[in-house]
Amino acid sequence: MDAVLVKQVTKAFGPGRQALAGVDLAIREGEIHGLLGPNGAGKTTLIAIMVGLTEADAGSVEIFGLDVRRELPRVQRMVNLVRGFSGVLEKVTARELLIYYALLYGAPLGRVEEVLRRTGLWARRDEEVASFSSGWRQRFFLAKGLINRPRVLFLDEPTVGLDLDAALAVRDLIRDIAREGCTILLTTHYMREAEDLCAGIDLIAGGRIVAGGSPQALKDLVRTPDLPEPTLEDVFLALTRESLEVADA
Ligand SMILES: Nc1ncnc2c1ncn2[C@@H]1O[C@H](COP(=O)(O)OP(=O)(O)OP(=O)(O)O)[C@@H](O)[C@H]1O
Repeated sequence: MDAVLVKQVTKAFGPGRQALAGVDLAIREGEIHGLLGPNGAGKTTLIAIMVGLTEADAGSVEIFGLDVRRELPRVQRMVNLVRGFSGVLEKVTARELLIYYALLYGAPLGRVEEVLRRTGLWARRDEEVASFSSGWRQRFFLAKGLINRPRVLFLDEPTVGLDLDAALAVRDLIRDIAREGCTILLTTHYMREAEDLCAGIDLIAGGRIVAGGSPQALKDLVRTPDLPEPTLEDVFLALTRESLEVADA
C-alpha cells in the first residue's frame, strides 16, 4: 500500500489564483520522497492539504488508505509536519515544550525522553529552545515532529537557513528517522539535499506535477549529447521552466 496517495487535487485561492491544478502523487511506505519546485509552485499548499490543514477544492488524499477529509482525526494522529523558520516560545526549555506537545497529542510522557535522545538533544533538555542556534532549533522541531510517532512526516524546507554542518546533521537525522520506518515527504530548494536523501522525486511547477521518478530517471529525461551528465539542477531548470513557458503560452 502507498503511504500517501494524492489524486487529482485542485485548489484555487480565488478567481484566477489556481495554486494546484490536478495533482497526482504517490509515496511508498518507508521512502524519503522529494517535492521540488520553484517559489509559488504549490508545495506548501499541497502539504497543507495532505495533513488536513487546508481543504482541497476537488480530488482526494489518502494516508495509508484513510481519506484525509473523511477520517481527519485518525489521519492527524498518523502524521506530523515540520517547517523551516518556525518560531518558539521564550523562557521554556526543550523538555518543557515537548511535555506540552506530548500532552497535546495524548502521547505517553516517556516519549519525551525518547525523542530528546533520538535527536541528540538529551544533554540540552533543560536549556531554553529560544537560546538554541538555528541547527539545534531544527533538531528540536524534528523532536516535536516525532512526538506522536508519525507514520508519515512532512518536512517543509527543514534545512532552510542552516549552515552546511548543521544542515548535514539534520539530513543525517532525517535519514535515521526514515530508516526506522517513517515515510517522509521533503520539500527543499537544495538539489544536493534532494539527491542525497530522496529515493523518489516529483517536480511541481505552476500547480502541476511536471515529472517524477528516481533522481537517475529524472536525469535521463534531460540527457542529451550536449549535456551527457546532467545534474538534478539541470533537470529542475529544464523541466520547471519548460512547463511554465507552456503555461504562459
Ligand atoms: N492563503 C493563501 N491565499 C492566497 N494565495 C495563496 C495562499 N497560499 C498560497 N497562495 C498562492 O498559491 C500559490 C502556491 O503557493 P505555495 O506557498 O503553495 O508555493 P510553494 O511551492 O510552497 O512556494 P515556496 O517555495 O515559495 O514556499 C502561490 O501563487 C501563492 O501565492
